[in-house]
Amino acid sequence: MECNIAEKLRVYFIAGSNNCLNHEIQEVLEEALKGGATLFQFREKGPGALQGEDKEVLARRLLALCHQYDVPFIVNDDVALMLKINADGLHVGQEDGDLEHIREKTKGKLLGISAHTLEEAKKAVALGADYLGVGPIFPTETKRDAREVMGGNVLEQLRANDLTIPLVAIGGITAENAHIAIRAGADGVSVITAISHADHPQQATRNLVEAVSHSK
Ligand SMILES: Cc1ncc(COP(=O)(O)OP(=O)(O)O)c(N)n1
Ligand SMILES: Cc1ncsc1CCOP(=O)(O)O
Ligand SMILES: [Mg+2]
Repeated sequence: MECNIAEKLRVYFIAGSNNCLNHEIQEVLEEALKGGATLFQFREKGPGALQGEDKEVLARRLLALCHQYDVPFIVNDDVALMLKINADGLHVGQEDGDLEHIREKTKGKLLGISAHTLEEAKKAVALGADYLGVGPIFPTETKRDAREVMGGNVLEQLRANDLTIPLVAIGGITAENAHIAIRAGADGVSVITAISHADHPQQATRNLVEAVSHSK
């Protein structure tokens, strides 16, 4: 799937079935896609997350939905699942395995890597990441083991050190604070709660699209 990665990062929805409180994940995802989400990451983990065949069946359903809207489908952490369903890419963090080996296994696919410091970012660029996820920018309840809240500082530091790789901000991001991440150097924002907990996910997504486009 040919795409300008920085543009694809603009409003990056991330969710698993256990993040969607008011509606089924399939409904939330379709509303987010209608609202202009540019990328989706299937992050099925934590309390109540599906496993095994149930997880794969849901992943295939959500992948098909994303492709109806020409939006790439990214798998979180699970390299085997990504390969098995021929997803568009994978996102992994610093503790998710041998990153060089993962890059090898995901050749030809989008690979996103989490980076919390300039050193982690430089290593991820060197091994061939297609984008970096940087955060948590703001406090988040969603990821219990998130690193220290960083504000826009690391984003600014990466750009000040001439890193030009596409960057997406993550952690506690809303339509009200997204401009802080964009002005600090992110190409887009990734969110879980701001869309998955919204009463009206399509409008919540539109608000994020608007916020990001007005921040540039
Ligand atoms: C776009 C994006 N950025 C960062 C993360 C966090 O990944 P990771 O550090 O591996 O943590 P988990 O999401 O696996 O708990 C992400 N998932 N997506
Ligand atoms: C996966 C992840 N990585 C860093 S913070 C975070 C959680 C983001 O969720 P929310 O948008 O609900 O704060
Ligand atoms: Mg991970």
